Amino acid sequence: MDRIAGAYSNAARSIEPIGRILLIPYVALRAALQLTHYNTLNVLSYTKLFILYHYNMILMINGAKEDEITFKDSWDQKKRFNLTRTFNERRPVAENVKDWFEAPSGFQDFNDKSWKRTEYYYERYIVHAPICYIKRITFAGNKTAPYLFDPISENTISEDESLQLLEAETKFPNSDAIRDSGHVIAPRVPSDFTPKSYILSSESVRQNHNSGQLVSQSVAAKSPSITQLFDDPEKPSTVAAPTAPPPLVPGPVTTSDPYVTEERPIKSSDSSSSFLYKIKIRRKQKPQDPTYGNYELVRQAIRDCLPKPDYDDGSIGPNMVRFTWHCCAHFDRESGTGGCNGGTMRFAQEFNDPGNTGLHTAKSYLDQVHEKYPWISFADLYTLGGVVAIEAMGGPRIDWRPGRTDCPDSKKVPPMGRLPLATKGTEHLHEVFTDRLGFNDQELVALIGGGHTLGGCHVKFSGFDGSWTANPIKFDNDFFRVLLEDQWNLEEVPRTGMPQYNNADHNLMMLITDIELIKNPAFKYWVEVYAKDSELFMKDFATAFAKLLELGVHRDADGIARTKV
Ligand code: HEM
Repeated sequence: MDRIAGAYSNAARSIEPIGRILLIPYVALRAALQLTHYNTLNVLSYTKLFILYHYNMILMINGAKEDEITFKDSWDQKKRFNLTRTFNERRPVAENVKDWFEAPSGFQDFNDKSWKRTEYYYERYIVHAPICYIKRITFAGNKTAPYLFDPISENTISEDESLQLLEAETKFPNSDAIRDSGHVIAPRVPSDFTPKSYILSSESVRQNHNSGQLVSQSVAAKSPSITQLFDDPEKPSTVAAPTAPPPLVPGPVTTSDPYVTEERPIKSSDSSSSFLYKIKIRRKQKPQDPTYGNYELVRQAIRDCLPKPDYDDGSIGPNMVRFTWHCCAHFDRESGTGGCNGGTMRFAQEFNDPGNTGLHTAKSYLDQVHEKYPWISFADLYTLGGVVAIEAMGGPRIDWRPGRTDCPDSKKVPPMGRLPLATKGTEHLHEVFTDRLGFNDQELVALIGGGHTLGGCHVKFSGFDGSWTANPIKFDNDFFRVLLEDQWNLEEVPRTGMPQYNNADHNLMMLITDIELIKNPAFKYWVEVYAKDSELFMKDFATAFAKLLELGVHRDADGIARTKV
């Protein structure tokens, strides 16, 4: 150890002079470098700070300006809103909508639903109407609901109101009417104004939309009063959906998690065994649900909900038939879109088409059947509804096959506006029935006559009024006989101004499209045939209706419709 330490100190002593010589330039160089680096760093950091500081200052100044603008805007908005709100609160309310705000105990939900629907109609269609008015109020439960009434704008207003308006108009010179969160508020309303009941027919809305006109111009001119979509002032409402349906008895539950999604087995013989078709079809199914696949039970459940003594002529059967027809009627064979497959009627985009007004009755009952038998697809259920209703009302047995599948979301909802309009002629009928749906004249006549031998038109839904036959809940060939035998005069439905044909006794009606069936000789031929031969009519109707239910349904070898084009 000593030897090592001795060798080390000898070596250190011998290199020491070299170290001393090198130390001087090293210290000098280091000091120089340190100095330079320090200055450079300082200069750089000051420059950076300078830039950042000024940049931030600029941002802050601009930000403050933006804030100022936003603040001013929101302040203005708020002031405008408060002004309109106080102004609106003093408007009169139509008598026939007042009680809509008082939900009877237990029916809050229904009340809400009907409001939502009304609001939808308002926002989408009636908002263009210069005669309409909307306001939000708070009622029991702190819920807000819109309601409509008619401000006849030319009339005089009170001095107080005119001052308020003047103030509003001076402050907001660019707005010709005061706007409240997107709703146009008509500026002048007389304080002693009493709104009258008004029905805007869905048919007129559709026609006006199709022709690109504003909604209410034609109809509103004739009946300038309140829009009322759910209640018919002359008849007590019979569409209180939540009150009518009988409570459904829940099916047997076999596990703690009854709605497990199960994979449906795909047989090896299926065309679906090709790799393209190896799609897993999933259905909501209760495990070991004894009802699974038992369509007779579903048929029975539909049959059970048809008789309704308070509804129209005592049955919702006609409504069910129309519902099924509308589920299929938007098929377009050229693009392959639409049709019943996919069950798209369950989506609001489709169901809220004005052409579907009034079909909530059938839909709500069928949806309850679905709750009881969740394994059936909506597409199957919605088609089966019409089939069962026709049979229950004395119609023919219709060849109905299950296997339609539901599309998971509303992307497959076809464009709206494809449903037929009742005020058109042959060209329109051919466009809908022949070009789009692929029916010939004979099928067209059988379908329209078969549909319109049932039920009737409701002022509150379509704007038309009355039924086609003396017994609207019996399926027979009466439509054709009445069409040929009665005298038909073109008149207007007094409350809506909608044109329709009435017979001399004014107890039966025909739509313009119905009369077209005797105006056009090619159609009339089949009307005469079916008026004479009830059996042939039943057979042809059943075939045409079955064809309707299969439009757009492309089945695999196992009968399942896996794709909705
Ligand atoms: C040109 C074709 C058609 C037009 C323009 C048309 C139009 C109408 C209109 C406006 C109503 C009155 C709706 C209401 O106010 O409640 C109605 C009712 C009805 N339609 Fe059609 N329809 C056509 C074809 C069909 C077809 C093909 C069927 C069935 C096969 C059908 C079945 C029905 C039924 C059953 C009702 C009565 C609904 C009820 O009483 O609730 N319609 N139709």
